[in-house]
Amino acid sequence: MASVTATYLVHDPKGNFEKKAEGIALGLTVGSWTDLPDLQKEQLKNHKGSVAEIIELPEDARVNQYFGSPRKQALLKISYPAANFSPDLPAILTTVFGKLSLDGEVKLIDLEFSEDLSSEFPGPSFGIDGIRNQLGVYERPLLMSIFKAVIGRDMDYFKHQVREQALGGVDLVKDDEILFDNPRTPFEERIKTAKQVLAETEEETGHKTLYAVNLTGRTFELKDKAKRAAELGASALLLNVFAYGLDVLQSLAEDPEINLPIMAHPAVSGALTPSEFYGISNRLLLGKLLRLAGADLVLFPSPYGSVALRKEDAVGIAAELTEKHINWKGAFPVPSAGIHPGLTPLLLQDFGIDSIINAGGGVHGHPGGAVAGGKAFRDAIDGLLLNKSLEQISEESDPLKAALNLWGGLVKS
Ligand SMILES: CSCCC(=O)C(=O)COP(=O)(O)O
Ligand SMILES: [Mg+2]
Repeated sequence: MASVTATYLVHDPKGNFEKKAEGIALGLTVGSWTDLPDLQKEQLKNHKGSVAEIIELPEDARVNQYFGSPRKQALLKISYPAANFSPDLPAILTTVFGKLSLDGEVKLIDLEFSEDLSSEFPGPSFGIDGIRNQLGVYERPLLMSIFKAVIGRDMDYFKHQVREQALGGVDLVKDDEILFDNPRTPFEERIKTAKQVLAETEEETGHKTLYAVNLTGRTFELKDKAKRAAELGASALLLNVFAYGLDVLQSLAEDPEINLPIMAHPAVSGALTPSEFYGISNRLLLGKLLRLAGADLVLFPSPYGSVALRKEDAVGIAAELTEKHINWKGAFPVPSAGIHPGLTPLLLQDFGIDSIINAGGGVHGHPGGAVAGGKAFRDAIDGLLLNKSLEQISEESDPLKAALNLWGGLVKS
């Protein structure tokens, strides 16, 4: 039977987890059926949530300290029949974590979709393979850079930054998520300019670079803007998914007239994920749910940059995005924030070849400018894949040497 199974992390002073689990299974589905006549009970049987598993976890001194008194903790797995909801994320999230999310210390850790239910969701339209095919790059992580300090500047500045980044050898350039439609660098002008500049740089160097424009504005305007972006030749869309909602991402991903890869930015997700005791796990929100809703590339804080996530979370997100799935293509993990060339060995080690190395300040802040910034990364990636250490590579790469001198570097053991 089609269903979704939710895993919750819960805490209780007495450890009465069976009662808690039953309470959730009943409370989020048919309510208090014990008082109903037999006929009605029978009718509601197929709609009642069921407790699939209770996994008691060892006591943890840190947890007791947080609550100020001893707490037992457990993972509760509860299955909800798909007969209870329409096959869309707003209905599913409201079922499994609607009012329950307001109940205090309950954290939604995972959602397991039965195969037939997962087939209702599109997953990435392009995915890792589709984006690699567009670029013709298969054997290395991709390199992406971010426009920086564009707010308040004009199209000449934007044009200069596109060109510099592309000449540095980056595979994708993206708007910063805080660049909205504005009179100095309007949405349509950015797309047209980037298209023209990137055609020129490809002609000059043979290297192809894609541009992801920030799709912004009111929710009900997004589809028309996205279609216009596609007509004008944008190569991808950046979306601040959590400012809009996962279902908005899904609607954009499913629209055949848009047909562009979608890059999901994690802005605002930090309001939902960081607590150990409530909210939604990073792995579920930024990994599984973004992939099933149709993100082709997913940015998230790396474990070692300026806005760090726990390594377990960052690696978990990447696993959710890339693990083989019967219905969904893989999406590119893009560990981000504070990334510089000295971190390339760690990025490669933790996220592998099917990932994107993404840097704003780490490209533009290079002492030789953004062209040298891009080259420093490309040299580091290419050399590491030949099993050279960063030190060895930097002997032959002045851009990398300058980056390591400025930001430090980790020598691969
Ligand atoms: C928190 S993940 C997204 C990172 C981001 O939006 C960004 O602009 C990173 O810029 P940086 O200069 O730190 O590479
Ligand atoms: Mg940014």
